[in-house]
Amino acid sequence: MSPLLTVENLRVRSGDRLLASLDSLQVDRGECAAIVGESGSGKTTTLNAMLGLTDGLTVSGRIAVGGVDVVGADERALGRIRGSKVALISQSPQDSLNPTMRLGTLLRRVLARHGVRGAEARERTGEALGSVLLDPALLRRYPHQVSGGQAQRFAIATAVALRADVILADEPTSALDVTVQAAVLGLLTRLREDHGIALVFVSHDLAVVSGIADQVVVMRDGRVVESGPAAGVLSRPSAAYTRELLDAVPAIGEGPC
Ligand SMILES: Nc1ncnc2c1ncn2[C@@H]1O[C@H](COP(=O)(O)OP(=O)(O)OP(=O)(O)O)[C@@H](O)[C@H]1O
Repeated sequence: MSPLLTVENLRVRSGDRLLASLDSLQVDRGECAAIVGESGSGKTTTLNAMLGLTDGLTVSGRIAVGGVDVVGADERALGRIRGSKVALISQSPQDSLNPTMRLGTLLRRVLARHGVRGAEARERTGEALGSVLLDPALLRRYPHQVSGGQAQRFAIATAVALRADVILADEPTSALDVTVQAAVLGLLTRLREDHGIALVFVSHDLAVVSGIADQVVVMRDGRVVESGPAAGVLSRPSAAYTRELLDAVPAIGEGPC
């Protein structure tokens, strides 16, 4: 079976400046690839390229999501890919939700945009909320009336309701407190196991990455400095930069207090 996500020879440039490059990445059903690196290394640009969100930039190479090519696709094709094939979960989902609409209306509209209406929409909504353990009563609330953790669960439920094959998660837990963070990470892991979702997880937090990723891509200044199976990259890094990132992770129990 072909991987759910394939990237080959990706280059994203702004004029002459290389913002992100990735020679090869394959993420299979149920797998998680993490992209790590310091601020400005090109992580978000890489994710955006996977969604075709590269206005004003020059993109070359190949990205295929669920067998559909993203690079070079027109807006109509991208509209079909986004949501139904690939969904984005951002750092602050509340900011990307229309504040004037209840969550239920937002979800209904997203599903309708992908042709899912009526009984089918209700059934998928119920299933999706169940899979992220969200009380359906929350659908009557507006975005500002839910917590960060609930908003993140809602974003994940939207991806599940759309039956996205690939979830792109851009620092999905960095705005959450530690217990909510653990719950959201556990949820993403369960979705991979139960629904076979492929996950691309962007983070600068190697402690979080070590608990969730099968593969790790380490980026710096728009280039990959090291990549491979998570266990190898995180326990026996070959690049000095990866070692620096790992050295910056406090050991468990080694806190300021
Ligand atoms: N549309 C754009 N046009 C020009 N430059 C851009 C554009 N988008 C991003 N950049 C630049 O590309 C570089 C990589 O940015 P990117 O957001 O991908 O980094 P990042 O690793 O995700 O950082 P962070 O962890 O801070 O989010 C940065 O220098 C940024 O300023």
